Amino acid sequence: MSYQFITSAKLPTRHGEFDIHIFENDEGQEHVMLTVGLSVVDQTTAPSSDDTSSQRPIPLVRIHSECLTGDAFSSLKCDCGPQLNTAMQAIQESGCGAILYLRQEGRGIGLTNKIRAYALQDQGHDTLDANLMLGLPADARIYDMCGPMLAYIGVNAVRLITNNPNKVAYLTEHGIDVVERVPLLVGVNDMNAEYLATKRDRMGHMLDKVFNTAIHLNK
Ligand SMILES: Nc1nc2c(ncn2[C@@H]2O[C@H](COP(=O)(O)OP(=O)(O)OP(=O)(O)O)[C@@H](O)[C@H]2O)c(=O)[nH]1
Ligand SMILES: [Zn+2]
Repeated sequence: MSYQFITSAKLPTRHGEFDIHIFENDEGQEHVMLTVGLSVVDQTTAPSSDDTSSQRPIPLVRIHSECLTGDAFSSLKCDCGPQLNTAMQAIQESGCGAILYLRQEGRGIGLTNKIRAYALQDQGHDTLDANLMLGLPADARIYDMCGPMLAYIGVNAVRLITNNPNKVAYLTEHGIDVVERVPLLVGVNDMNAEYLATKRDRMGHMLDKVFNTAIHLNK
């Protein structure tokens, strides 16, 4: 799959001003990148030694998969909304970073299937089994858009905000240096503690044994 840059604009938010960039794949699927303190690299020329990337800090980057229910509707079933807001705030405070907002809702199974999975969760199944019972993978996401999106802003080394080992592994295996993993544990509540425990115990996410730490975010 190839990815093309389409357009950019300024986006003022309650966390501060970002640049918003839209990318599209061959099938017309859109992905979004928010940036602060990073400039677009001329894709037609090779990077030079006086490239600005050598003078700036390693950017703080969050790869965030779409979660309509959490990001827009303040759902308490997951931690996505608080994670997105905390990451946006931290990136603004750091002065240099990006959010890659990937349109792969429901860990890549789509919104309708995620809600089908929620219906199974209403009957007592956990987040992983619910996907499997629908005949779908536990996690159907791909990350091959991240390389082209980061290349567009000249980023080949990141401080990655995540608890998900797959994201670290993907970037590392594809030539992007993850110089630091920045853990992010926010938005834990009675409704999502079990969901987070399943991600920790059955899906290998790097979450504390006990969810007792409000935020582990380095600025
Ligand atoms: N299928 C399914 N998807 C879910 C469920 N809860 C949340 N999601 C999706 O899970 C994804 C969460 O993605 P990310 O924000 O990238 O987080 P992550 O993979 O948990 O990794 P972190 O970087 O540690 O946050 C979003 O696409 C949500 O829509 C669920 O119960 N079932
Ligand atoms: Zn969510």
